[in-house]
Amino acid sequence: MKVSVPATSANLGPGFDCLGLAISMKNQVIIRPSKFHSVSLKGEGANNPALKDNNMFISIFNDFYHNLSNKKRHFRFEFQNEIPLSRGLGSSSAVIVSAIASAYAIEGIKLEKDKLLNLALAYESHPDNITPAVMGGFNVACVQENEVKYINKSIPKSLKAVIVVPNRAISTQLSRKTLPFKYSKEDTVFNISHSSLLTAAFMAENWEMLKYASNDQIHQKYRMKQMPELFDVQKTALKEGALMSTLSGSGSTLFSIAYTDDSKNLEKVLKLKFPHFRVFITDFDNTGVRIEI
Ligand SMILES: Nc1ncnc2c1ncn2[C@@H]1O[C@H](COP(=O)(O)OP(=O)(O)OP(=O)(O)O)[C@@H](O)[C@H]1O
Ligand SMILES: N[C@@H](CCO)C(=O)O
Repeated sequence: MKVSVPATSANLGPGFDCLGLAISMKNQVIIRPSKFHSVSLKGEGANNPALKDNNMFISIFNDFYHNLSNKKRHFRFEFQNEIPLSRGLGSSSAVIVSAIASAYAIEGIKLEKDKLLNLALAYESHPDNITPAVMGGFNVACVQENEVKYINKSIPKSLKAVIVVPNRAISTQLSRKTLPFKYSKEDTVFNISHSSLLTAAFMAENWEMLKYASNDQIHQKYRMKQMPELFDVQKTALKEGALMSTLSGSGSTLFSIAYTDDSKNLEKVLKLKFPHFRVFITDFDNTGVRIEI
């Protein structure tokens, strides 16, 4: 059985904890019944011993598997990870979503995507990464009475994501601690208005509006101060043809959207100017979690 989950970029500037989209890099796990428990890791995190000994996937999978099954079975888990850890590309959401989906799939129990999303909410309280990880595409989501209420929309092929991944990890938990405890009415209104405009721009496919709508006052500037070079990456991306350029999730990745025709040049300029960062172009993912039995 094989499960794959896409990487995600959350917030998209002003949509703190409520907007996110899926891109086509992914984490994949193959699970087979086996005589002994064993784990193999390839790709991102392969050299991280903590992922072998104390893997978040295995612990969430076991929680669900033991609740769903009355059999005692061992498995071989083969992980192929493309999503870098703690870089703001939804690595933890991908693990949570794939672990829950795998436990149901291995027991042959059908799990609707809406239920999977609400089960994942117990492990990640803000819905902006888990919703695109499950559903794919662009998503606006909020939580009410412990349920995710969301609307999603596919992203067309005429757009690409241009991703700049710094070599420094930033943990979401620590990054949230750098944010103010309270915000002014002006900053609050600024973000509500820009986040609403950004959502409308995605729904109407009005891509020229993204540049104005993706401005934020409540989290990016506080977080990007930890790595001031990110301000330069953002400025360069916007000058060189990006339709929008925002801190991805809690950082450290800078995420840009460009028309497919402009994306190669944008990638080239960013690579030249920031040779110490990983820069690449990727498609958007409009499918979300995939399960192959
Ligand atoms: N492939 C993986 N296997 C096991 N655990 C992982 C894996 N990827 C991430 N994790 C766990 O998730 C943690 C990273 O979560 P964190 O929320 O800090 O970053 P992120 O999800 O990449 O960023 P963001 O939420 O901003 O998009 C890691 O420290 C590790 O515990
Ligand atoms: N909305 C979250 C995304 C990271 O999980 C944050 O910005 O902290």
